[in-house]
Amino acid sequence: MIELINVTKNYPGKTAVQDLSLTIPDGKIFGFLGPNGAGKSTTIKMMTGILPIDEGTIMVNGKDMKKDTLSAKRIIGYVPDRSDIFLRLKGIEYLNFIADVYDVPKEVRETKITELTKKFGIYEALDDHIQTYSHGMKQKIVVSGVLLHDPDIWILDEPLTGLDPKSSYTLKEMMREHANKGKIVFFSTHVLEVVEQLCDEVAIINHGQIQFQGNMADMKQQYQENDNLERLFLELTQNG
Ligand SMILES: Nc1ncnc2c1ncn2[C@@H]1O[C@H](COP(=O)(O)OP(=O)(O)OP(=O)(O)O)[C@@H](O)[C@H]1O
Repeated sequence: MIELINVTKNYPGKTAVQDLSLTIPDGKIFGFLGPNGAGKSTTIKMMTGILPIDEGTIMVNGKDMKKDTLSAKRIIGYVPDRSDIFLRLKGIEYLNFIADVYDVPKEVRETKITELTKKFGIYEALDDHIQTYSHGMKQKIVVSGVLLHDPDIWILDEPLTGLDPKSSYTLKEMMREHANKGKIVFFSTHVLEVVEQLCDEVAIINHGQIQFQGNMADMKQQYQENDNLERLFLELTQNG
C-alpha cells in the first residue's frame, strides 16, 4: 500500500501540490488522471523519492519515503515521462547497468533481458546506442529495465504515450498480470479513455488537489451530479 498524507510541494512562486492525501491499495491498477499542469508528475516524483517532500508524509509498504528513502525506493520501479537518459550507452549496456545496480543475478538477467526485449520488439536494437532510438523505443528500454529487477510497485508516468499499439497492448497485459499478483500498478495519464479501459481505481487531480478518488462507476455517477467534475471531465476528454 502507498499512502500520501497531507503532502505539499512548492516551486518558487507556485504551489504544485497542496495538502494532498491519497491511499493506493495493493492488487489494483490505479490511474492518476489530470489535465496538463495538474501536478501529476510532481506527485509521482515525490512518491519515487526524486523530489523532496516539503510537507506531509509518503509511506510505501510501511516505509517512510523521507526517513527510510533507500528502502522505500528499492520497492519501486519507476518509468519517467521522458526517457532522455544514458543516451551514450547501448541498449544492452543500459540493461546490464540496471541489473548491476539492483543485483540481478547473471543467469536471471540474460533470460529476462531476452524475454522482455523480444516482447517489446527491441531485441534486435540492443547493440545500438540509445541516442539512435525513437521515443517509443526509449520508453520500451526503460520499461524493460524497470521490469528486470521485478519491483513490487510499478509507478509509470504517462507510460503509453509514444508506444505502438502492439507494445501498448503488451504493457497493458503486463500491468494487469502484476496487479493480479496482488501488487500495485500506479500510472498517470491525461487521457480518460486509457483510465476507462484499464483501471480498477482512479484519482483525479487538478490544481494540485485531489478532486475525486474511487472506482469508474463512482466517478461516472459523481460527474453527472457535480458541475466541477463534469467540466474537468470534458476538458480531459477533449485533451485525449
Ligand atoms: N521545476 C519547476 N519549477 C516551477 N514550476 C514547476 C516545475 N515543475 C512543474 N512546475 C509547475 O507545477 C505545476 C504542476 O506541474 P506537473 O509537471 O506536476 O504537472 P503534470 O500534471 O504532470 O502535467 P503534464 O500532464 O503536463 O505533464 C505546473 O503548473 C507546472 O508549471
